[in-house]
Amino acid sequence: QLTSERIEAAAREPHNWLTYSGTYDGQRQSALTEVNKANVRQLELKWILQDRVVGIWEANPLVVDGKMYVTQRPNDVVALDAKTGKVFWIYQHEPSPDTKACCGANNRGLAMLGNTLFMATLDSWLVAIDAVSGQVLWKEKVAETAEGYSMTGAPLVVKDKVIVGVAGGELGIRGFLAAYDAKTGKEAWRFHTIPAPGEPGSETWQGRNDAWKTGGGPTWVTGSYDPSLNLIYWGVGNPGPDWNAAQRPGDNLYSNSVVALDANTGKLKWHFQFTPRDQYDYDSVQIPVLVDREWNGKPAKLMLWANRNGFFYVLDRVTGKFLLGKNFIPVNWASGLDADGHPIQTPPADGTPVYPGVNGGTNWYPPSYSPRTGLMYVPIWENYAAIYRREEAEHTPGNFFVGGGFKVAAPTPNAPTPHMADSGPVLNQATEETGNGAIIAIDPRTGNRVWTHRMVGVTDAGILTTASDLVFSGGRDGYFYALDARSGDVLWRVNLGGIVAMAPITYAVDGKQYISVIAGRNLVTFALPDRR
Ligand SMILES: O=C(O)c1cc(C(=O)O)c2c(n1)C(=O)C(=O)c1cc(C(=O)O)[nH]c1-2
Ligand SMILES: [Ca+2]
Repeated sequence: QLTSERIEAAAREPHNWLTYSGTYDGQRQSALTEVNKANVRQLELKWILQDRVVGIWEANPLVVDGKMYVTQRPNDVVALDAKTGKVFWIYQHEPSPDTKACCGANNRGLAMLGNTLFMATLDSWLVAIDAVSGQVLWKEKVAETAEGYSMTGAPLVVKDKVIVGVAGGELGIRGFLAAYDAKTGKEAWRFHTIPAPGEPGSETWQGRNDAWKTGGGPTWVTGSYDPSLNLIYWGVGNPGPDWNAAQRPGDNLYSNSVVALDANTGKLKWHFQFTPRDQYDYDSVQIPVLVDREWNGKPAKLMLWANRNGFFYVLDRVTGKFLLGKNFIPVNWASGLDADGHPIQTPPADGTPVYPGVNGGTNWYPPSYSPRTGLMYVPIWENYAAIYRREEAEHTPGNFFVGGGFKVAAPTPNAPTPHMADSGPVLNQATEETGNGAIIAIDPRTGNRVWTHRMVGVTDAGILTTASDLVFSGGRDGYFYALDARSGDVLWRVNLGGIVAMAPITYAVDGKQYISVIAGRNLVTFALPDRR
């Protein structure tokens, strides 16, 4: 039985992977050390699970006491033996054919409590499934497909509740987070990311008086949780229409913010907005990374955040106060941040490249933090820009509501350099139109890069770190990498022949450490050779 107490203390059972980020703090660091710098080159293939459809497979597996649970595209749940890959059962949910999702039939995985698995489906159901039999226990409709909602993120279990977010920032939704009773499926609370007229924050939606109803603010990646404060932290996505901010004058709260909510009631405790009045689709849905360490000589509860808008932030997670911010790639939409962390916006002229481009400096890909090195590890796109076209958007329910378009700008060797003191040189060897993917290590004390590992193409992969100072990640180049967490040196790499678009996980069965990664259509599991 997986109790919520066990999930809270997940760091104490590193042989399991009990929640989306491994632990509630979003650090994605495992205490397992059997695989280390000296032996990582000996990793060998143990088993493969192949998806039934082709596509970018973004799921994050859970591992509970020797069993693995993972979603396949679009909404299958697979239970298998984590040691051998033998499949026990597959549950299939076919999303309704009129589902409209902006960015593909994505699903990022499951949550679990007791013997129940929870999946959010593309057509916006929350489904509770018996982990032993694969049978449905209950199903709740979270939102209406016809209104542009979809769900791609993994739910988060906190105590007796299952919390889910929605997608649809490009389809004129009004975003929210919703909590359901894990046993019954009854809705416990709902927090709208866009305040209704009269509620605090509604004054940031001016102009057309119904702009708030279709203003976006999706919540499509899983949040984090601090049991000591009983606060859930969740990133909120872009306002809509995406490119035409003229249709929604004001800061557009709580789009592109992190919100801190009371886990019992869903009431807002504080918020911090990264990109007010966004016009670049800079969804701030990244995973909040919760870290306890000294700040200015005193113990502090921090939140670290490398944002899609190109800036890295340190916040006080008790109050939401801004402590530090610095761009980690070249940025030209803002000249910097003011003392409160608000961007000083310098919108480039229409038809000229905006850095970072529409994908952002990073996107939903999970970062990692190592308490051993004190560094934050982030998958980034650098030297990447987009040129926007802005026009009036007409809202019709369930259809794209973006107010223009964009095209990717080819990287130029000497791209704008208004604000890139410590961002490193702009590369001129970008081989794709989209610039370079890289994994960088950021020192949270300064926001500076400590090292950079550059890839040939861009990356969609998240990051896993282990207590043996290894960094695992992958790329669109098909490689699965093990890097030295202190230097960024490549210790081992293998080409798996498909895009890595998730964060690898690690676990142990019968005392042996395994590492699983998805590349293309295959979930591939590695371990050291068995002792003979
Ligand atoms: O605003 C939204 O609701 C929303 C949802 C999603 C999604 O659900 O995958 C993406 C985006 N936006 C988005 O802007 C984006 O760049 C993106 C990339 C991906 C992906 O899976 O690689 N999803 C999404
Ligand atoms: Ca978006």
